[in-house]
Amino acid sequence: MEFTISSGLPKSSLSLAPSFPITRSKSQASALSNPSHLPKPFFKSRSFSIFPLVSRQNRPIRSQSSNPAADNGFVLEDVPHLTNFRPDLPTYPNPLQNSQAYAIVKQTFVRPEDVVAERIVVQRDSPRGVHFRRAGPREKVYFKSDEVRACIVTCGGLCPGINTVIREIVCGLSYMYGVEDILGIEGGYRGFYSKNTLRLTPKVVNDIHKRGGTFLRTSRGGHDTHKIVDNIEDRGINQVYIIGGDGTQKGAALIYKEVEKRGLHVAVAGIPKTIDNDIAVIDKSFGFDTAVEEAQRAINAAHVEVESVENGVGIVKLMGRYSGFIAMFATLASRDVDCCLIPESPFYLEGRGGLFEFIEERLRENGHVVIVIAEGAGQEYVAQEIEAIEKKDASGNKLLLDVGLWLTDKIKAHFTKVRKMAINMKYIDPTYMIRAIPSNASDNIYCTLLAQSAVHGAMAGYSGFTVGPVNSKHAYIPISDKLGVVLQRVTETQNTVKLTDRMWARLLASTNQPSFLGCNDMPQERIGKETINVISSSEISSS
Ligand SMILES: Nc1ncnc2c1ncn2[C@@H]1O[C@H](COP(=O)(O)OP(=O)(O)OP(=O)(O)O)[C@@H](O)[C@H]1O
Ligand SMILES: O=P(O)(O)OC[C@H]1O[C@](O)(CO)[C@@H](O)[C@@H]1O
Ligand SMILES: [Mg+2]
Repeated sequence: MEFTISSGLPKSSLSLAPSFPITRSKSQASALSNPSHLPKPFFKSRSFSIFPLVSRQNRPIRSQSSNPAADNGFVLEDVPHLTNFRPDLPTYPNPLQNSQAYAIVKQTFVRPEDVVAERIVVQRDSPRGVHFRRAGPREKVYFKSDEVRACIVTCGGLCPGINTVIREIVCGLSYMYGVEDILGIEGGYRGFYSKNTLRLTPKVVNDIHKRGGTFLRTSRGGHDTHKIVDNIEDRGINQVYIIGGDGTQKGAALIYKEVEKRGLHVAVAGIPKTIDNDIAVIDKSFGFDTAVEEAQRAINAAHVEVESVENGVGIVKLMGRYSGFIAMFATLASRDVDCCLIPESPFYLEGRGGLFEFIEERLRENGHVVIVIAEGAGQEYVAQEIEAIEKKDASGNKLLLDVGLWLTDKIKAHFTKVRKMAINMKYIDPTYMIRAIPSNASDNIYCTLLAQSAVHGAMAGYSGFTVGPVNSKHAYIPISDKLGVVLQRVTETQNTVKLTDRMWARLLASTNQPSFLGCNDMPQERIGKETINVISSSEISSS
């Protein structure tokens, strides 16, 4: 089978654009890994493409085969390479060739034609769909080890595992590639232009994975693309590792565009971080597993407390600004939770099928009830009642109102005043305690893979990419589109719990809680269109 990687050039440029064949034959594969055999690049920026496809946002970002019919709809969402705007860059043999660690590895280097499929559940006649470049070491590198000056920055909220990623970038660069010049940018994006840098060595970072938080400290706001890139240029930095969530990755996309505009030999690599697990495309974000595990302690405490008293009602608030993944998975893992409330699934308190009725039933049956609520759930209700002025943090994220306290008060008032029942309310807010711990074993391993993949990608000359597992295989995902419109593939959409997927149904089946689908005045802004359609059609069929 043969397919072609192509760029998102307008049709008028098609005749000028050579295409790069990628085949499974050895000779062509080696031609690809050696730029001296490549056709001369034909335009200044990212090269590879002659057939623009249109994304969901109508932006041409994808590249596909020269013969889609023959390739059955194969699409490669490629990442930019430094040679796209500096075609004459020299290459060097990858130092891993002489590495003791890889001495007996059967295949040290990822084949240039290796790609990772976005979807793996397919039918026999499905189009092959979107693919990403497989992450990992390449045969040739585009940096001489002693010429690398790398920097690492961490931005946004905390998340278990950030220190492991920092540690493994430093150790990976140093042990695998012999890079010694690594700088830590302190205090997030603004640290580029307002703080001194830290020198990072394997010795300096040796123990940091045992601590929560970020060794480099972090901040929100303060992204000034020009000042940041000026600073990158002034300091002679040529590899930038950016660890952060959706906001950070949008910032990374802008930095990459500016670096590209200035024609700098700088690789920009993003490592997606968020405890909320709301980053699209990748399987899950690091720290999420740790958060789910740590949440068990809070849920367990709530359960112990309410089980030991009469009419015990326990409420545990967990993080999740726009997505209820932590709450959903913590509930599924625990089995002690009676009801899970998340931003994506509207709920209501009073009347038939409402939360009060459900709590009363459970109290009657079991004598206690445990509710897990994601911090972003029910925000509309809280806002209606306390008439708060909408406040934002320095990055422009909406500051949430405390739905946990609001719900606690509502339940107390209902049972004592309306139902004249004495209840024993226990409210636990472990949100920051969960976020501040070091990562668990599986997240530590995950962080190591992420860091090493990012290092391999940058050394191999890829830039403007984010790294992450797609169906368990680590891949390089493009940071921006081909025509200059800044688009972060992983922040194009936000990952949210799909009420129409089976996972939410599994939770409902496990807790046997109400689905609240009978809610008439549902706040629709949080719910996906697809879900609304399904809900309306199920209302029709049930009436
Ligand atoms: N649209 C954007 N363009 C450029 N920079 C941005 C953008 N959004 C956020 N940033 C910058 O990225 C940094 C982190 O953003 P933010 O505070 O939203 O956290 P995050 O990366 O989304 O992480 P998390 O949501 O997990 O806390 C900030 O310095 C902010 O200025
Ligand atoms: O540190 P801050 O600004 O209070 O951040 C809290 C927010 O950060 C996150 O942990 C990640 O976005 C959210 O779950 C939470 O709402
Ligand atoms: Mg964010």
